[in-house]
Amino acid sequence: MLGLHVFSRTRTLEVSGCRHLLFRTTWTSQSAPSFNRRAFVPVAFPKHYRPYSTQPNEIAEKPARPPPPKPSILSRFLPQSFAASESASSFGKIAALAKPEKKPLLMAVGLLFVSSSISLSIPFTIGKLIDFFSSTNPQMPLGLSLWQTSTILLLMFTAGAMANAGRALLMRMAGQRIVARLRERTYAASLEQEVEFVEKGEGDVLSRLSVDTSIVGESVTQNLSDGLRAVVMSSVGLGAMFYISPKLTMLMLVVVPPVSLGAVFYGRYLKKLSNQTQEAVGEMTKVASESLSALRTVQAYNAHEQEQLKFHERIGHVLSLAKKEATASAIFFGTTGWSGNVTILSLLGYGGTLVSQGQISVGELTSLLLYTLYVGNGLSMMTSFFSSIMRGIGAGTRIFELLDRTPAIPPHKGVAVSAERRGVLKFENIKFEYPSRKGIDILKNFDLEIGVGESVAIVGKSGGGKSSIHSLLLRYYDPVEGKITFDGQDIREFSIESWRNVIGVVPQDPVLFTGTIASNIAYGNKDATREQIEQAAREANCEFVWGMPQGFDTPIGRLSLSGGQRQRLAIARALLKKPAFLALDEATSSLDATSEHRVNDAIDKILRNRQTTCLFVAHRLSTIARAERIVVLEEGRIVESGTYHQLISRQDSRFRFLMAAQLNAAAGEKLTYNFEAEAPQEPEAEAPRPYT
Ligand SMILES: Nc1ncnc2c1ncn2[C@@H]1O[C@H](COP(=O)(O)OP(=O)(O)OP(=O)(O)O)[C@@H](O)[C@H]1O
Repeated sequence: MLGLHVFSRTRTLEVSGCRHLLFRTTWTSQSAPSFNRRAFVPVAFPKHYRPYSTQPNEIAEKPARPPPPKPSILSRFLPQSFAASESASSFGKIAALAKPEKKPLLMAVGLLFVSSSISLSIPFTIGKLIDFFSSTNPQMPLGLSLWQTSTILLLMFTAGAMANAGRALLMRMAGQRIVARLRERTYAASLEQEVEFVEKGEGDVLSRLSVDTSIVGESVTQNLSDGLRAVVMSSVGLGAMFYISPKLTMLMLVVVPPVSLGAVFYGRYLKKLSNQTQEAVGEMTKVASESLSALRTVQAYNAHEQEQLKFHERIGHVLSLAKKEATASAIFFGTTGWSGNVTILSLLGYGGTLVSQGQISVGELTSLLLYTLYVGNGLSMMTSFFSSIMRGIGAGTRIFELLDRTPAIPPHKGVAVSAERRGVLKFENIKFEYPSRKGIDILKNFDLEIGVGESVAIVGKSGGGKSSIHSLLLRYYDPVEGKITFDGQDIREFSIESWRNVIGVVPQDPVLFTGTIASNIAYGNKDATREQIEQAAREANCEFVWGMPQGFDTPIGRLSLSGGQRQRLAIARALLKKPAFLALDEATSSLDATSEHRVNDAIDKILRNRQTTCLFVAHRLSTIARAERIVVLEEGRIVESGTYHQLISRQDSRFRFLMAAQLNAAAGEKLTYNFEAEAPQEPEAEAPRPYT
């Protein structure tokens, strides 16, 4: 039997008024395991239909792509193929980034002209001085004395140096501001992507955020500034050379075209290499961050060598690309250096002959040679400018790919759900698979209806898909088939922000961020008052906070909180939102009896609140038994549903079997459990806590 895996949409083509999406597919055969063919399959859609994923049943529309950018100024000067290319669009976008810096950049360009004209007057002045000193009847121009001339020159050079310093300062600061802006936008775009893209490292977000943004910033300012300087120096230098001796200048110009052509090819090659290098560095970082984040495991298994080997392979790839770049630069710079020296030699030979024939003076030949150096220097600066612009375009393409990427779950679409709205939550005939594990159904024919204020505990074997239900509820993912409705409306019709706002989440292993206890409870709820924070903490049984010397202002970093305390803080964080739903994923780690009791007591309080619907994934019997209804998840669907007593009293129930297996495993021996004894007791009256 043939199997088909559709991996990704790779390209969009428009042919005869139809939009064709190219899907990358792999065909496999069960009977012939070695059969594995890749193919690109075009699928046609009407031109104005804009599907945003391969999933049917999607209601919210993909936001229409922004209109194509206006043709850049570049398109007027460059060949069509380049102007229409990705590089040109990336260049246009990079140039657009510099737009807010127009004023300082224009000032910097003005200063650049001042400093360049002053430095370009140096060869001319030196030539005049040589002629002055070698003359039998020395005459200063404009009848100035030597001292006056020297003072004017000194003042001019000082002004030139100041203009140069101002240019560097303005350009660099503008560059840093562009990088900062670009980083902020890239970070914001990353936070809006679907979790899969960021968490699975597919987006290689960190390297785009750090390395690529610096490269782009450098290329738009520092290199742009040097590039402009190079253009001014070469063109004015060339003009001065023509003025002194057109013959000698023509001789020098013989060398320029081949060197320029070489520079173009070199630049293009460098851009290609730069793209590959960025990707290789991204791969390298991914390997390092994976092992560093799991350092305990690496050390416990003495897996240093294994990890080093993986890193060595990745770094080897980076190094081989660097070698290619080094070889290309060595050849290019070697050749240009050689041709530069040969040019000087020819100029000296031919120029010397012209001096001996009295056609030009020694001072003029000296000026011309110095201008040649300026022009040569300018050309070489232009080459490195060109290659760094290419490198910037390469890095820019990667950044703009992320900035322009439309997240699979569109963040800014749909209608807002009011925080006060309450209604029935329904999972209808859901089929779900993770995008990275196509073909493996986590949920199939999954149906579940939960009334307003009802509490439902989902139980099932580990890895059975319980937490995935929460992920669907929070729309980290969308189902492949079926829909989730709230109050009769598909949740994909709601704006993500407002929908997530009505859900309080308590994950298995709650994350606490750098900051204080108060800032952690108020995470994502910046308008919360101290009173509201304390009230939420009280409801979540976080009495331990009052016992701390700095109370709610205690920095999290200084604390070593137990699992139960972290979970109660997470419950407080969720309750502060006054959510319509509470999605609680109970920690599997065993809590001590007091902690367990305090967590369960907090859960009890929530369950008594008929305004909050609770959907919790529970492992501990004492928590499960608190739910009004228990549903058993098996093979991706609900196989049993009922109250604790209903399910436990049925001798052959899946629930009974599941719980017995779990408890036996926990006890490490075969026991017959008295489930009645595990049923929830009325909460014990607790000694009053020292709330202040
Ligand atoms: N982001 C992901 N990408 C791919 N597969 C995933 C992802 N998250 C979970 N899975 C897989 O999906 C299956 C269901 O996972 P899920 O966490 O929903 O199970 P669970 O019933 O909550 O497990 P547990 O009780 O151990 O927490 C597992 O096989 C898991 O490895």
